[in-house]
Amino acid sequence: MDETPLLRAEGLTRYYGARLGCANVDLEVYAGEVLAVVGESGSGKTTLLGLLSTQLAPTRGQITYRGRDGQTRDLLALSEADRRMLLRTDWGFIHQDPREGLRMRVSAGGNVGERLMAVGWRHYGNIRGAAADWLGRVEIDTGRIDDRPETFSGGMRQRLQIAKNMVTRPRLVFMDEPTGGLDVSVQARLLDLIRGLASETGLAAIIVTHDLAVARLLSHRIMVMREGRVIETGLTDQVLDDPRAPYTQLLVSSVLQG
Ligand SMILES: Nc1ncnc2c1ncn2[C@@H]1O[C@H](COP(=O)(O)OP(=O)(O)OP(=O)(O)O)[C@@H](O)[C@H]1O
Repeated sequence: MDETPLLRAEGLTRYYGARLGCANVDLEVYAGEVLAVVGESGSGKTTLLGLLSTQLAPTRGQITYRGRDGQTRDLLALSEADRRMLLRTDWGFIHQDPREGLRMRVSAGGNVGERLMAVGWRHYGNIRGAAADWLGRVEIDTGRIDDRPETFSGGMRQRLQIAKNMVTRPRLVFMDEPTGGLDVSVQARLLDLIRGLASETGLAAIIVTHDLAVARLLSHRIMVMREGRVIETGLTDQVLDDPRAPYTQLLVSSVLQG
C-alpha cells in the first residue's frame, strides 16, 4: 500500500442550521482499502459521504486527495470544474437507489458509454465495446445493451450503476447502502461482485451501511458512528469480534440476536 492516504479528512463537521449532521470526523483511506462507515439511521453516514465526495459543504474541517499525478490537493479549494472532473474520472458514486445514478430512459450501453464520452472517448465502436465488456463483467446479458434500465430488475439496475461507475477505472468509489432495498439473495450476489471488483482493480472504497454483515464482507476497516460522532474505528474483524465501545457492543449483539 502507498504510504500517503488517497483521501484524508480532518475535523469534518456539518451542521444543518442548529442540527448536527456530523462532528469532528477524522479519517484516512489508502489505495486498495475498503472502509465501511456504519451506524444507525440518523447517525450522520450520508452526511459524511456527501462531505467527502464534496457534494455537501462542511461547516468546518479539511479534506485532501492524492491525484493520479501523486499531488495531494485541498479538495475544498478545487474549482467546480475540477471537482466535476474528479467525480467523472477518478471517483465513482454508487447510490442506494440506482435511479439516482442512472438515466432510466437511456439504454444500458448509453449509460455506460456516456461516462466514457465525458472523459473524451469519441469512437463509437470502442465505446460500445467497452460498454459491452462492462455489462458482461457485472453479469448483465450483453443482449440487453440497447434496453433501458427502466426495463431492468432492481439487482440489474444496481449492477448497471456499478458498471457505469467502473468503466473509467476510478481510484475511489463512494457507496451509499449499495445493497439496500434488494432481496437477500440478490444482495449476496451483488456483494460478491463488489468484493471481486474491489480486489481485482485495487480500488479504494468508502461504503456507508447500517448492515454489519455488509461491512464484515466488504471492508478492511470500519468506523462506527452515533449521533454524528465517531464512536470507534479499527480493523473490521477486530471491531466486530471484540468491540470496545459499549455502543458498538450493543450494535453487534443486536445484529447477532436479529
Ligand atoms: N438536509 C438536511 N436538513 C436538515 N437536517 C438534516 C439534513 N440531512 C440530514 N440531516 C440531519 O443530520 C443528521 C444525520 O443524518 P444522515 O442522513 O447523515 O444520517 P444517516 O446515518 O445517513 O441516516 P440514514 O441511515 O437514515 O440515511 C440527522 O439528525 C438528520 O436529521
